[in-house]
Amino acid sequence: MHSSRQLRFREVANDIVDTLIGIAAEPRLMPSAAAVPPLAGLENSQNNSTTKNNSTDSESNDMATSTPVRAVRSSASTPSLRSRDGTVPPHARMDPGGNVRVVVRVRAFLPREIEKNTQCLIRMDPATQATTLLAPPSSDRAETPTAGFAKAATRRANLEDRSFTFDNSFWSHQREDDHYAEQGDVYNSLGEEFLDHNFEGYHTCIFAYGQTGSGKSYTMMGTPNEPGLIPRTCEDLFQRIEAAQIETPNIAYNVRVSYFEVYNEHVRDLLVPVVPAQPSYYLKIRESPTEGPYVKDLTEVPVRSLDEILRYMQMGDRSRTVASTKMNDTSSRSHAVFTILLRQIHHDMETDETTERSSRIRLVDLAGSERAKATEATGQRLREGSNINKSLTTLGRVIAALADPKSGTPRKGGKGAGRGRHNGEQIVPYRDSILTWLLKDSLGGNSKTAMIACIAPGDYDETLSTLRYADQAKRIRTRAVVNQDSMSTAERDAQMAAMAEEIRRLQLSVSDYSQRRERDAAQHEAREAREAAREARLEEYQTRVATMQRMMEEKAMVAEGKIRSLQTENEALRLHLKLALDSIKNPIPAVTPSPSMADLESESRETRRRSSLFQDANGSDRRRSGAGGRRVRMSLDPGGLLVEERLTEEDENEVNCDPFRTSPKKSPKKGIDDKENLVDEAYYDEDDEEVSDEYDGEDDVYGQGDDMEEYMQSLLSDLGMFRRKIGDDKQRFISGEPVGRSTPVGGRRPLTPRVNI
Ligand SMILES: Nc1ncnc2c1ncn2[C@@H]1O[C@H](COP(=O)(O)OP(=O)(O)OP(=O)(O)O)[C@@H](O)[C@H]1O
Repeated sequence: MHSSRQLRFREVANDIVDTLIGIAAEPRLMPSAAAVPPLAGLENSQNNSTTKNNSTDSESNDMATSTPVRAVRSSASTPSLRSRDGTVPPHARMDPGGNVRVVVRVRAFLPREIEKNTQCLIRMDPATQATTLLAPPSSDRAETPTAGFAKAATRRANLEDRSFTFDNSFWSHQREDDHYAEQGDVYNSLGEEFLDHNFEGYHTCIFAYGQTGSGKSYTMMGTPNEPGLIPRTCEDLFQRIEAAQIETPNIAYNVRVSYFEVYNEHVRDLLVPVVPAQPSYYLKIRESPTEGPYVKDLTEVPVRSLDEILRYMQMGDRSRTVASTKMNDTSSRSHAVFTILLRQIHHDMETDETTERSSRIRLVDLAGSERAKATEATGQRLREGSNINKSLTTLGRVIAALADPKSGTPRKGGKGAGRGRHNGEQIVPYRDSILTWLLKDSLGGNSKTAMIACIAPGDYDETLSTLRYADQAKRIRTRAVVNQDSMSTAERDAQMAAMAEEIRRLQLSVSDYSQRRERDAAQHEAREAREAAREARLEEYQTRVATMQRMMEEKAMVAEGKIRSLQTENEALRLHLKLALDSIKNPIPAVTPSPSMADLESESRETRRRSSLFQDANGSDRRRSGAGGRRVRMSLDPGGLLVEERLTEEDENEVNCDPFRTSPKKSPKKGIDDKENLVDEAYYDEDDEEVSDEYDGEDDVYGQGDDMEEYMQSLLSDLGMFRRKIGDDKQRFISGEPVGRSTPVGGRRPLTPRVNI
């Protein structure tokens, strides 16, 4: 009875202790939990490893021997069952932070190395997990390309064995050896434990580092016959989920996967099929205050089975940038990041509480560091190699800064130059390369992280460099926390109500925004319609202007032609008038058929008589007016009417000299331009009554003169009409009316036909 009570008391006490520990580890309730030192007896294996690593960060064998020994072979030959119930042991939530787990793996000789009879420079002690790098034999040293240089030769002569201790040293050099590490061994001693952490709710990251051709891809991805860490993790994950769903059906699992590569400092989604002959599509990186850096728009596919996840893994693997170099036939030219996101949603029926735990499994196959001389890379390969080395150098600086935050020296040059230290700690140059920026959380934040340092068995320099790198990484401490959210039904309801309210508010704002957009769109359409109409109008206007211009040009051309034809007509008329006046002055005698002697005598008499009549004292030819015998000058007034003007003695003299001379001074109308009067003035003798009376008996002679007179009158009348017509046309031309539409004056026929005579 007493013992059963004691047993019961102990159970209750343990329960209380567990609960208190759980509360202390809950980051939401106790944010400072990570800073609390681990409770005695509750350190997990990671903590043991931390203690060990802190005391063994040197290259000395003594220190290595003083640390606890971890067996190479995993104790678990089957997938771990520790996390299958989906619950986290209370102590697991209060991980105070741990060091990066570092393991080293040496590969077998490659055919080319066997051919060259390369010596193996690596020794691994399965008991101590120590890895020793042996100095190359002196004969090998002499063969090195630098042997010719004194300084290098001295350095080589001083090469010595170096020893390092890591969490695990995987001997994969000779299968015959007892402690040979198969792919499964690597998974069992590292992958399995990390998957445990994932089920506990921690983010994890395992990355493979090493020179080109050292076995990174083989370790991470492996071959179909010897699958590596990634396919084994996927297999174990789904085995555990399947088992857990049978045991604890109230836990729901959600798995999603993404796969990307960092190639030449660009992020490429490996789950997006490559379209041949199309340029690669690169993704951008963003950083959120809560989630840290992430790849924007990266494909994350939900997966429900092992087959599905392996399909995506192979698909991404095929898209990866791989090329053949002198050091490796299938050399990865990019850093590849395979990520599994695991969400476990557990609903407790008794408490009506929902717990969601989410974790991220990051499996990284880095591109290998390479010396251009060794790879004999040129062109694109050389550029890739330089980008690879650049990002790995940045990784080295990040590791150095994280490993020893207080003693590191700020680097010179580069993006972080001049920033110096912050609160006594140097700033970690995460952003100096895409790789380190994306791995920020895994390297120095909320993650349990492991590094697999892959080494080739026969390359002293490269191996030493890798081992030093790995040795430094051991000192990095991360601050992993369980990513878990629990809430009661009441809390959940309240949160859902708040969320519904938020959604409603967002919907309102979205619909408001949509309405505004619609309004804007309607206004935009109306504006566009107005714009189109305005443009149409503008076009029409321009067309009209062009037509108008064309018409004006045509009109100008017509007017010019009209003016030219009028000028020709004018000239013809002037000529016509001149001929007419000539014919008046020198009338052509009528032709009579073969005159008789009597007729000739009579004609002779007549001629003499005419001579006496028309010859004055000076012998000039003239006709006298009835009024004082003065000559008259006939001319056209501006209206085209015929006017007569009596000539003075002076005028007569002028006329006698040149009967066709124009006389501006004597123009009957003052102010009229001389040119206008050019055709207006014509001179001829007045044929008055007195003269007619005087020669009444001479009708046969004057009959012809009368005809001519009449003809002249007709001509002058035409001329007057022509004058008016020119005046009209000129007026119309100036005012823009069609030219040439003249009104017949006095019912007379148009002038033109006469011109053409
Ligand atoms: N443990 C091993 N056992 C047998 N063969 C191995 C082992 N590790 C690597 N190899 C072989 O070595 C060669 C190079 O390995 P791998 O391609 O994995 O190197 P890597 O470090 O990924 O090179 P890179 O950085 O150029 O991509 C491959 O042919 C691979 O099969």
